[in-house]
Amino acid sequence: MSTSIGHSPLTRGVLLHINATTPTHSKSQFPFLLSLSIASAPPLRAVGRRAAASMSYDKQLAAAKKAASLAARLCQKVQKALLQSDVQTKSDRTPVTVADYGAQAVVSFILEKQFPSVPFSLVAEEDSGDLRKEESRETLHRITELVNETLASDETSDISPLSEEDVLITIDKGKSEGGPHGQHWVLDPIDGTKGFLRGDQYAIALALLDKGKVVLGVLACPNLPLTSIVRYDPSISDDKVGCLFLAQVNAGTYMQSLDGSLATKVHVSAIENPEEASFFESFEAAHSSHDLSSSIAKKLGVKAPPARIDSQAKYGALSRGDGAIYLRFPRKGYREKIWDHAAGCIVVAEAGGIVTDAGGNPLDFSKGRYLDLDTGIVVTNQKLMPKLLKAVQDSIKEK
Ligand SMILES: Nc1ncnc2c1ncn2[C@@H]1O[C@H](COP(=O)(O)O)[C@@H](O)[C@H]1OP(=O)(O)O
Ligand SMILES: [Mg+2]
Ligand SMILES: [Mg+2]
Ligand SMILES: [Mg+2]
Repeated sequence: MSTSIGHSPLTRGVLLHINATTPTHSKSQFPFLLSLSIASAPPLRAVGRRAAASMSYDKQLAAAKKAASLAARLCQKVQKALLQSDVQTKSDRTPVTVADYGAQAVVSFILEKQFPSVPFSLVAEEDSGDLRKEESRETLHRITELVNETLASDETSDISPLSEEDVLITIDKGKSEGGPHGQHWVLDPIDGTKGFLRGDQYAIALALLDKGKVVLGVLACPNLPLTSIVRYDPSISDDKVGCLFLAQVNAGTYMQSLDGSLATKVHVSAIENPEEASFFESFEAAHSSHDLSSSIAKKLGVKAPPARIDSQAKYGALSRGDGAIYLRFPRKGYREKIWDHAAGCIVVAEAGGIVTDAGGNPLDFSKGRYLDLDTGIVVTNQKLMPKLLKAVQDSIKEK
């Protein structure tokens, strides 16, 4: 038995409101969280453990927040009125939509414009190859319209519309190889495209690498409820959806609603007894072995059925304690990309969790566009990790 979590925004509004029962915080408490406008980005200041850190990424976090929020606006618009012609298939047979391309163009444009004096490096999933083909003319036209409408909807900026060629060039800024030197933005413009197409969970996932380490991450999850996803039933629930997770190295993870009305510090679950832990895995069985997860859960005595959720929304949900474990075991030979885990990884780590491969090694984001890892990805809190890793390794041996 399993729980599949998602909802169709085609039949359900995605308007956000302040939840009166959840505490709100003043701007002075969380200065870097509440400004969407880069122009009003706060001065650098120490927050929590960051007082001891030598480097602050406040400006980059404010820019990332603005870029991901605008990209989420574009994706929500497309998901509400998805046309058949909006969807294409890539050469690896995975789907891509006008929203994947549009979101990448929006994020790339905003980040580059924000930091004109530093070399711009972006490692992102999409490229313009297919869009330059004759048969994609209409698609490119629609993407360009969407990008211009989205950029114009940002009342803090005043830019002239991009041409189709500008959009193609902006998308292709994401071809960087990343690596261990300097700073690189890392973007998955829509993580969980299959979830997006089903009307379920997806995320805009943006991170910054500095000398090979993830130093900030933003996850925009337009369909994630503000309350726990495990108890969420879209057919009967009135819970508001649309979450933004923000993490900066040594400064914790915060969550607010996508409309900016909430900002709270989040923590991973403190559960120590695996029998009480619920776990997340991919909705798509082709992305991760459900059999292996189920054998691990059995060894640990986990009682609850798995919660199957698309995309890095799983990392966000785990960072606020909706569940205690996330297991991911792609088929042999599948190479994980850095944009599928960079933002999620820091969101969980700064909330007190740990992300490792199946061998217990931390993920290494310094090797280029791919992660080079042992078998799978395992996420939980500090207390549960030793037991979980033992169960993972025993189950892999038995397979
Ligand atoms: N065969 C595959 N195995 C594992 N992951 C995949 C596979 N095909 C695509 N993905 C990527 O897995 C992620 C979603 O996984 P899940 O929702 O299961 O956690 C996405 O990044 C998706 O790419 P994309 O970004 O194109 O959607
Ligand atoms: Mg994809
Ligand atoms: Mg992805
Ligand atoms: Mg993607």
